[in-house]
Amino acid sequence: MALNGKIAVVTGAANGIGKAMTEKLLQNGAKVTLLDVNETAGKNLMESLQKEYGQEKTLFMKCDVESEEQIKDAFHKTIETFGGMDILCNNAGILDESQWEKTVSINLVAVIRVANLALEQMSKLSGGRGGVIINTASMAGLGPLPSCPVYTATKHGVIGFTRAMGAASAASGYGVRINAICPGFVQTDLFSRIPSKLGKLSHLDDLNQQLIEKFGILTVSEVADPFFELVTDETKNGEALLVVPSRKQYVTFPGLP
Ligand SMILES: NC(=O)C1=CN([C@@H]2O[C@H](COP(=O)(O)OP(=O)(O)OC[C@H]3O[C@@H](n4cnc5c(N)ncnc54)[C@H](O)[C@@H]3O)[C@@H](O)[C@H]2O)C=CC1
Ligand SMILES: CC/C=C\CC(=O)/C=C/C=C\C=C\C=C\[C@@H](O)[C@@H](O)C/C=C\CCC(=O)O
Repeated sequence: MALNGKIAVVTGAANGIGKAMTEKLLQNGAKVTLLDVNETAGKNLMESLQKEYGQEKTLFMKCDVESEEQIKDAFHKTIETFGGMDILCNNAGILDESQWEKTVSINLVAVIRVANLALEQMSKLSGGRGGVIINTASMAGLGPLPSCPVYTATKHGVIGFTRAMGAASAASGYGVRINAICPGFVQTDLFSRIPSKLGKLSHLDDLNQQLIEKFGILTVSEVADPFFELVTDETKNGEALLVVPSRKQYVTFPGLP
């Protein structure tokens, strides 16, 4: 899939990985709707991107992925403004073990909500033109992080949802590929705040430090490049792409006997 002229929506676009995804999409000729609860950061980024890529290439909307109404409005505004919807970057997420229900609500429930609402717009069976959904999971979706079991659970859920929904989409003829990107540690605000977000398991942050030593820390640009591959490679559906500084690999999962 060439990105030139394609229309993308990015959740959690104002900072971190979502911001890098947005920039990668714009660099390759796409138009992007930026969605984020952080209105100040989102508006500032949009103004900066419009200076670099043109007024007509970006749209920012304050949008909480926990709100079905706000997501629906954002998708309708995207289609009204740009003429369609080809790509969803289902990226917004938090890490806060002391607010575990909110973590589940944003990282898993909202990922499912946003994907389902996007499929209503993108599926060829409902008048859409197909496309691709990229869910931002994590390496914590492939193995446990003892310091943040709830976060770990949400990311495992995102990967399971991605694999099953990708297969469902193919079997149903939606024309929408669905993949997960699974980064290791990435230098962002979320990463910087971790020690204060572990709740009653904060004594286990040492384990995180050991894992950081083992796997290293990615820059957001090092996530954006493999993300671009997942978006553009039309052979990829239902995949989980692990990204750490030393390698990137498509994960193979144990099959049922
Ligand atoms: N930083 C890391 O080490 C890793 C992060 N991830 C995942 O990457 C995604 C992005 O995280 P980062 O860029 O690191 O975090 P970040 O905190 O730098 O950026 C997240 C963005 O999402 C927005 N956001 C939060 N809740 C929202 C909501 N309810 N509705 C709309 N927007 C919301 C925030 O305002 C922020 O702009 C998350 O899903 C995270 O779990 C995955 C692997 C590693
Ligand atoms: C503390 C959370 C920090 C930031 C958010 C985030 O999502 C970062 C995750 C980074 C790494 C997670 C590593 C998990 C490691 C363990 O579960 C091991 O069991 C390794 C898991 C999979 C190994 C895959 C492989 O090496 O091929």
